[in-house]
Amino acid sequence: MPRDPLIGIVGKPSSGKSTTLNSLTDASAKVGAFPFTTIDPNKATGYLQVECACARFGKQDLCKPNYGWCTNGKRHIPILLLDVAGLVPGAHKGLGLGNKFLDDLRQADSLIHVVDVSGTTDANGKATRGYDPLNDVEWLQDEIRLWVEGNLEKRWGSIVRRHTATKSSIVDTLLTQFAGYSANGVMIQRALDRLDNVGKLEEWDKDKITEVVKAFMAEKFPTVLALNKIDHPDSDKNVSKIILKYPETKAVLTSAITEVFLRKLVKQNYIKYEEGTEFIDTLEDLPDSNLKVMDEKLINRVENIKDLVLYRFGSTGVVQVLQAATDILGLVPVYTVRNISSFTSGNGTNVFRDCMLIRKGTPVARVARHIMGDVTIASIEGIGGIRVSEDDIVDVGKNDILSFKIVPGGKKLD
Ligand SMILES: Nc1nc2c(ncn2[C@@H]2O[C@H](COP(=O)(O)OP(=O)(O)OP(=O)(O)O)[C@@H](O)[C@H]2O)c(=O)[nH]1
Repeated sequence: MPRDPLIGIVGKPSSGKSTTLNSLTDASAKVGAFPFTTIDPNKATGYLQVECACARFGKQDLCKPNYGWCTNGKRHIPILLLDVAGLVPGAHKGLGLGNKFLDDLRQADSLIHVVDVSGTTDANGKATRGYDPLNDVEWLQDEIRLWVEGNLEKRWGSIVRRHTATKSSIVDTLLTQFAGYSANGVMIQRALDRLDNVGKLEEWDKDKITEVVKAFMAEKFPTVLALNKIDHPDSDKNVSKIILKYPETKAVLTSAITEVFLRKLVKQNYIKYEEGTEFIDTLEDLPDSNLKVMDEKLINRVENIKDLVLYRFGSTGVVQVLQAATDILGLVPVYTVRNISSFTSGNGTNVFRDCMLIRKGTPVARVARHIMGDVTIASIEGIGGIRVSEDDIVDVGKNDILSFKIVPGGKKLD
C-alpha cells in the first residue's frame, strides 16, 4: 500500500528551514539564528493549496473537508513535512550531525532545499557577508551523493560477486542495495533509463557508479530550490547566478520570515491576507471591517513588506514552493465520494469531504486499496456516474473524482 508522501526540507544551518516549516505549518518548530537549533528531525503537517474540485461545480459553499480546509474553492490539503536537521559540508563523513541527517532523509519523497541567497551565512551557517550561495546548491547535492556512493562502495566487491552468482538483473541487484531508501524497481529502472549506456554491472568503475548514483538521486530525491531571504538587499544578484547556473532546476523565490510575520498579523487581526498572494488589506482598505488599528511603526513595516517582497515577487513564495515540491512528484488531489451525483459522503449535504494526494499514473483500484485496504471492488464510478475500470489511471483532472462500490465482506480476488 502506498504511504503518504513526505516532503523533506533540507539546507545548511541558518538557511531558514525552521522558518520555512513554520510558515507552512503554523507549528512552532524552534527558530533561532544559531546552527543546530533543530536537533531532531521535525515532522509537521503543512498545507498544500490547490484549486478544489468544488469550484468546478460551483459548490464552494458546501465544501467542508474532513482534513484541512477550503475557502472559496481554494483547498488546503494536509501534507507531511520533515525538517531535516543541520547538514554541513563533510556530513557524509560524520561531520556536524553527520549520518543522522542522511538517515532521516531516506524517508523523504522530494526535497525542498532552502538556500540562503542573502550571502550572510557561510557553509556552516555562521554569520558572514558576501558568501556565494551557489556553493550551497553544489555541496548539498554532493553530500547526499557521497553518502549513497559510500554505502555502495563499502560493499561493492560482494555486491558484484552476488550479482554474478545469482545471475540477477541490474535492477534487482540495485533494488537490494537501495531498498533502504524506500526505492522500488520502477524508480531504479527510471534511473537507469537516464543513462546513455548502462553496461555490465560487473564492469562498472568508480565514475560509472557515480553516474548511476546521480541518476538514482534524480529519481529518489527530486529537489526544488527555495531561494530564501529575498527580502535582503544582497539577494538579487545571487538569485540570478543560481538560476543561470541551474536552468533545469525548479527554483522558487521565498521570504519565509515575511510569511511568518504576515500570518502573525492575521492572527492578531491587524490585516486580512490571502496566503500565496500579494494581497493585504488593512483597516484603511476595509474601514467597515473589525480589523485593529496599526501604529505608525507597524504601518511602515507592512508597507516595506509590500514594496520589498509582495509587489516585487508577487508573493512570499512559500505556498508556491510546496506546490512545486508536490508537482515534481506528480501528485494529484483525488476526491473520493459516496454519492457521485451530489459529491457527498453519507447523508449530509457537504461535498468533497475526502481528498488525498495520489501519484499521477496510479491505477484507480490502488487508490481504493490505499483508502480501504484489501477489499473487493464491485464497481468504480467517475463524474456523471460513468464506470471507470480498475486499471484506469489517475491524472490531472482525470479520474480524480471517484466513487467506490465495495462487495460487503468480500475478499480480495487478485
Ligand atoms: N531576512 C530573512 N531572514 C530569514 C528568513 N528566513 C529565516 N530567516 C532568519 O534566518 C535565521 C535562521 O533561520 P532558521 O529558520 O532558524 O534556520 P534553520 O535552517 O532552521 O537553521 P538550523 O535550525 O540551525 O538548521 C533566523 O534568524 C531567521 O529569522 C527570510 O526569509 N529573510
